[in-house]
Amino acid sequence: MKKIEHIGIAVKDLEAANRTYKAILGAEHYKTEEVDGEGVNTSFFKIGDNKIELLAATRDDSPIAKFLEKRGEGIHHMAFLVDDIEKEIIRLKSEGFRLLNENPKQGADNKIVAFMHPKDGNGVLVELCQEK
Ligand SMILES: CC[C@@H](C(=O)O)C(=O)SCCNC(=O)CCNC(=O)[C@H](O)C(C)(C)COP(=O)(O)OP(=O)(O)OC[C@H]1O[C@@H](n2cnc3c(N)ncnc32)[C@H](O)[C@@H]1OP(=O)(O)O
Ligand SMILES: [Co+2]
Repeated sequence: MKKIEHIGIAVKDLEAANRTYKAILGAEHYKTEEVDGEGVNTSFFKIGDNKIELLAATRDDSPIAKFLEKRGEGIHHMAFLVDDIEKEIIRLKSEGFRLLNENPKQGADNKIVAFMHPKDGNGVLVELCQEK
């Protein structure tokens, strides 16, 4: 794995969270993007080489809606950049980790992504992402 690509934060109201993070970071978000497959609307901030992804649910049955209902707002996942996501999926599976996706799927910000079960990452949902 190359680096932490982004930290995902689940929020109830994307516009309100954009204002909050603009005030915290002193910078505007640089893009918003809806990812229909995940049932989310996202917003991205850059701080140096690092990125924060705010995620709000667009559907009641989406992972973010379920997370917000069960745990409230907060850090939802940590995403790692990889060169070859299919190879990483195979490697992690061979180490005994449960991957939630056999095949990579469409992510935000020009990435393909796959997730590992949070119970296998000490309570942290791990996202793998590769540049498209
Ligand atoms: C925008 C696209 C992309 C990007 O490009 O960056 C994204 O970031 S998309 C982000 C949203 N998509 C996903 O999260 C997809 C992967 N997630 C899932 O498949 C599910 O959310 C899940 C992780 C399998 C959980 O779903 P489910 O098993 O149906 O829900 P439960 O509520 O029953 O959870 C089981 C268990 O796991 C705990 N949990 C759930 N989510 C998280 C989390 N994000 N971090 C830590 N722990 C989590 C949950 O609390 C349950 O534990 P117990 O309460 O102890 O039973
Ligand atoms: Co993400």
